[in-house]
Amino acid sequence: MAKAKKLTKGQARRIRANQAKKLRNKAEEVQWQDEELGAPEQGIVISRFGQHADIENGEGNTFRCNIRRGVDSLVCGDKVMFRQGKSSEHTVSGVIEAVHERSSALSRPDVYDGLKPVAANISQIIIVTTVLPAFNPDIIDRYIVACVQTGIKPVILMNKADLIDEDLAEIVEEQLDIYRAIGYQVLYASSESGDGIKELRAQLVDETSIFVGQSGVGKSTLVNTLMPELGLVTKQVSENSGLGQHTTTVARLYHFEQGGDLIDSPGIREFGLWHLSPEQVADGFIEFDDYLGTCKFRDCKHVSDPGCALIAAVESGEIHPERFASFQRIVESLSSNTLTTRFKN
Ligand SMILES: Nc1nc2c(ncn2[C@@H]2O[C@H](COP(=O)(O)OP(=O)(O)OP(=O)(O)O)[C@@H](O)[C@H]2O)c(=O)[nH]1
Ligand SMILES: [Zn+2]
Repeated sequence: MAKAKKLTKGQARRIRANQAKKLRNKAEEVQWQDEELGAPEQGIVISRFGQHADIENGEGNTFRCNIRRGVDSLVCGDKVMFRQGKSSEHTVSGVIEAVHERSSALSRPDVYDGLKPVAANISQIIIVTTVLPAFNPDIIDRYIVACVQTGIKPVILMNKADLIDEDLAEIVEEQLDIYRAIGYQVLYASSESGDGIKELRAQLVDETSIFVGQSGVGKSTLVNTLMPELGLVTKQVSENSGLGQHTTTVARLYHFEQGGDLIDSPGIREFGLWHLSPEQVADGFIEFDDYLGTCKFRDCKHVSDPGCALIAAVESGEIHPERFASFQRIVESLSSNTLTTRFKN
């Protein structure tokens, strides 16, 4: 076992503050009487902790609420009907009565529950990529597959645009053109130079977005650029996680100043990088749609099978060879199960 380290005063203080917070976060289970509650109103789940959730109403006020029995699988981003509690005796200030149907849901595999929802009503996934770490089309394609699975619109963001010099620009454009040709939207941005930030902000208005992408592509820096007021929170979170706290795993909804919402957590950022079936991967390459099911053999693996309609479409230039190669690499990696670990680096 590792030798126990002596804590600095700052660390000890943070641990105490965290323990106090945990106590506060412990839901008080209130048996609300009808007369103790206000009229039903609309709200949105800012975050969910165990048996309670923080709900924001139309006026922008937040209420820590109990969840009525029967209201299940409530997650960040869910739209709810709730009632404010009139009494100030309780540490909770309302109760959630019902959840509206979701327009989309992100789920992650759970050892106990199969697929477990983690966030709801997301309207766009910003797939952040860059040139340092090196541009990786397999990861982008993998995220796009996840977008197709969930029915959420992807937007590809070429980040750290300040690092793209003249020599690189042409190669980068060539890569991005592959996605534009399929119909995907592509943006450039740089937190460093500020280029493209205005356009990115405009893209976020009226949407509920998440940022996904490989480690080091600049997601945290972007979030800090877009929401400087969060800077402190991010810092605190990383300090806590350094002490082995797991306060960062809960998905949380934030508002952009110019409009639009962001749902974020480390788990959310890794969304979509888990196991898929080869069929799901094929469905996620939408330019394959017209050809799937038309191969000579019904169980065609689209590798080197004779009469493969996908291979024919690549040869005739209708499917881009790089996308097809990426499809094959992803499918191949599913069996060796190396992809997830590779993506985690
Ligand atoms: N040149 C340049 N560097 C950037 C830019 N944005 C971020 N970086 C740097 O890229 C590195 C990684 O940035 P992060 O924001 O931590 O990346 P991340 O995607 O959040 O990484 P994880 O937290 O590991 O998922 C840091 O050293 C940043 O300073 C940019 O626009 N231009
Ligand atoms: Zn085939």
